[in-house]
Amino acid sequence: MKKILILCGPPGVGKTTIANYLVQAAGFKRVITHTTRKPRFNEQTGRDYYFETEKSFFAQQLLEYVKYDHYWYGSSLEALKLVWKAADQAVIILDTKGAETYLQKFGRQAICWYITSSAPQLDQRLLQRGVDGRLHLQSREGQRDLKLPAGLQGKCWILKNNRWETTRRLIAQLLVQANVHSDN
Ligand SMILES: Nc1nc2c(ncn2[C@@H]2O[C@H](COP(=O)(O)OP(=O)(O)O)[C@@H](O)[C@H]2O)c(=O)[nH]1
Ligand SMILES: Nc1ncnc2c1ncn2[C@@H]1O[C@H](COP(=O)(O)OP(=O)(O)O)[C@@H](O)[C@H]1O
Repeated sequence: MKKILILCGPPGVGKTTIANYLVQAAGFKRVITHTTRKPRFNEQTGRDYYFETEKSFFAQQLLEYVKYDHYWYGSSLEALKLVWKAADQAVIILDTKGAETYLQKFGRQAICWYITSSAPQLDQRLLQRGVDGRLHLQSREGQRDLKLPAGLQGKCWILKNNRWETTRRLIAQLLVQANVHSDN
């Protein structure tokens, strides 16, 4: 069965790091989503996001979309189909609202991991990312995603990402729970 693993949680918690690890070490392919926010200095269109204008964003066939910290973010059916054509295990990074939508739409095909980390670690990581990262966390949506919303309670696995070595072990355990294959 084709599966979609959803990673959600506040900015800086490690969603991208975990998604990249799942791609490198566990045979996942990442669904690239669309946004109208500007690329950060090291981001590329088609790899990190499809960076869009408002016009090109709304020209997509979007499964869902949200406004997050004043910019649009959305996931297209086309990007998901592209991944499922090449692999059974897709991973996608969404906010908690998008995660709720995916769980409703995809039912048993969807698995949700809510990522957390300790407040000092989060602060440290966002400090390294500069002004943009910290402001993102302070946004209404960033603050909302600091807690698992009521609509996701009992529906997501909680993954604590503090020490990376521990995170790797937890990921291996969660992959077994989710009944998806891991090479590690
Ligand atoms: N619902 C939804 N959320 C998305 C999508 N793409 C990204 N996001 C979320 O938008 C938020 C902001 O993303 P980003 O600007 O990359 O900030 P980051 O969390 O600091 O890396 C994050 O919570 C992402 O998970 C999407 O297609 N749909
Ligand atoms: N377990 C960890 N230990 C140390 N640094 C980490 C860990 N997880 C993530 N990071 C670092 O924290 C920063 C934010 O991680 P990132 O994956 O971009 O978060 P998100 O996608 O949730 O915004 C990055 O610089 C990343 O390298």
